[in-house]
Amino acid sequence: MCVYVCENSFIAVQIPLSNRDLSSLNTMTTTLCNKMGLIPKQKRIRVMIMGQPGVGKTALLVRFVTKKFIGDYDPNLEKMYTYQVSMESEMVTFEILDTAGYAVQDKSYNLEMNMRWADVFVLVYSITDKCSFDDCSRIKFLINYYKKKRRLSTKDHPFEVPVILVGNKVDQQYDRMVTYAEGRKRCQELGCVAFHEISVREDVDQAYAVFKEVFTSWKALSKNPKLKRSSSDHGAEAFFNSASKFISWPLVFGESACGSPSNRSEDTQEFRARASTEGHIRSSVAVCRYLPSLSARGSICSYLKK
Ligand SMILES: Nc1nc2c(ncn2[C@@H]2O[C@H](COP(=O)(O)OP(=O)(O)OP(=O)(O)O)[C@@H](O)[C@H]2O)c(=O)[nH]1
Repeated sequence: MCVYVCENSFIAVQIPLSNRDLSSLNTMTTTLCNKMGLIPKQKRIRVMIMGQPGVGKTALLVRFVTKKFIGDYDPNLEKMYTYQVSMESEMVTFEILDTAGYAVQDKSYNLEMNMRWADVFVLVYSITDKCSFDDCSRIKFLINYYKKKRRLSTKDHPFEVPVILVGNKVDQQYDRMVTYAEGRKRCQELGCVAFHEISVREDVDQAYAVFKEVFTSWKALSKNPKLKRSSSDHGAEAFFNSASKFISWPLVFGESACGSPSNRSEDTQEFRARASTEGHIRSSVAVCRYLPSLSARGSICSYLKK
């Protein structure tokens, strides 16, 4: 079908078109609609999920994208997912980088490039693992370091990297090593924008709430033109696109779509085995939100210097 547009009316004439013609027609129509403002601009949010191995990073994003809780994943793969969803009546495309927990400790891993690419961070620990909780301070410090050194913040517009702190596995109350109050306090100290305690295993809504928070933080950030992505951050984006690491949902589990497994430590494997044991559900969803403050940043440094 070929469409001719006259001044005030549309005339449709049927002529045979090849697939190639159809695809160029499609592109032309989309470009035209874009220029006329008929298609709303896509909202693309780049999210990086970080935390120690076995805390439930992959489980969280898979829960969000598929609504399913799937017991075990290949722990060594770093994957990028794209997922389109409607939030607050807006179409949002999430690009989610699921870092393998071990990678953050690996010196050859390009942490700076990955961090520069992301707009919002989800920092996950397990409430049954004090070590993973303590490590959040170190990771948050790195996020601040790599993101802030490229942004100009002023007195009126202090640049705060949106980081959402998430305590996972609240279904394992009897193994709890980090209290809700401690999580909340750490969130405040580190200057994270929000704190969620969740069980990815037991509650799909809690996983969704984390990404809703990501969307809210991203919206707040993008409203401030002074804090938009710098040109060097766009360079990081080009690196990602050329590496073609994206996996569009649906993904076949177990498929080694990118990266190759490396050896994991015995300790981590042991922790993973414990991580997937049966637990008990907390009835209420625990969420709190903080506005980041300058004094909070001060306390990160003093914590890390200890
Ligand atoms: N009980 C319980 N187990 C969970 C929960 N979330 C994840 N797990 C389990 O914890 C283990 C680790 O989950 P992953 O999602 O692979 O953890 P990860 O942080 O991605 O780990 P790495 O890929 O090694 O960095 C798996 O056995 C999951 O089934 C939860 O909410 N409750």
